[in-house]
Amino acid sequence: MSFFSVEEMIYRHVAVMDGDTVHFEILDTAGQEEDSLRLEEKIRWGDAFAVVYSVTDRCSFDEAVRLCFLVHHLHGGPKRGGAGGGEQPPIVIVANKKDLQYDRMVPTAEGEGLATALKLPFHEISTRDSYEEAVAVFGALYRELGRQGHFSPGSFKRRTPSKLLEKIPRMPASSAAAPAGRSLSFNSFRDYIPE
Ligand SMILES: Nc1nc2c(ncn2[C@@H]2O[C@H](COP(=O)(O)OP(=O)(O)OP(=O)(O)O)[C@@H](O)[C@H]2O)c(=O)[nH]1
Repeated sequence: MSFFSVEEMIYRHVAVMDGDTVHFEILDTAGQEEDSLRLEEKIRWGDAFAVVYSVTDRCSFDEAVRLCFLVHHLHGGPKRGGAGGGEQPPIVIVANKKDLQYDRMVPTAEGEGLATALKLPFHEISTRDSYEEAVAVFGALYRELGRQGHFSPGSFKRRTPSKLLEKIPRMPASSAAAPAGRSLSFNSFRDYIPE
């Protein structure tokens, strides 16, 4: 028995990206069961967003559309600090489970169409088949944060952790950044996927 749901977990991931050691904190939200106030608080906490749907689940695609608009709405306006003030936070639309080709309900073109309409990057991946594809999503978000100027000295303002976020369990990262970029926390994603 556990006292929290595995849907609500902050994973720590350390990776070397473009020569820099990067410490990620990745909050996995509870998906469609998410209470809207809790979801809003989590969205305000995030600096960059991977909005993931399953190509086998049309409802998750519809939810992804809603989430993209919600992120834009909650982070909209000129409040965002740093050299990229006024810019929206990086969002990547991710279509997962592309390996399940016979169960597919959302064609690739539809995901691409959404991404084009919202002017967002689009990645179609399988977390089951490819670790590298999942890592590429975080690389894209990291590079976009850099492009917005968040890594220049003094420009990056980490949001104050809220009471809610303090309560969410954190999965430790491996202590050292392995050159290959793999870490305990990232492997833990895969542990949930049955072979
Ligand atoms: N075949 C396949 N299965 C996957 C893939 N990614 C995740 N799964 C499976 O899909 C199920 C849901 O995975 P989760 O990681 O819990 O997905 P989630 O988005 O957190 O789900 P929610 O609880 O709805 O938020 C699990 O049984 C996973 O093993 C994939 O790329 N391919």
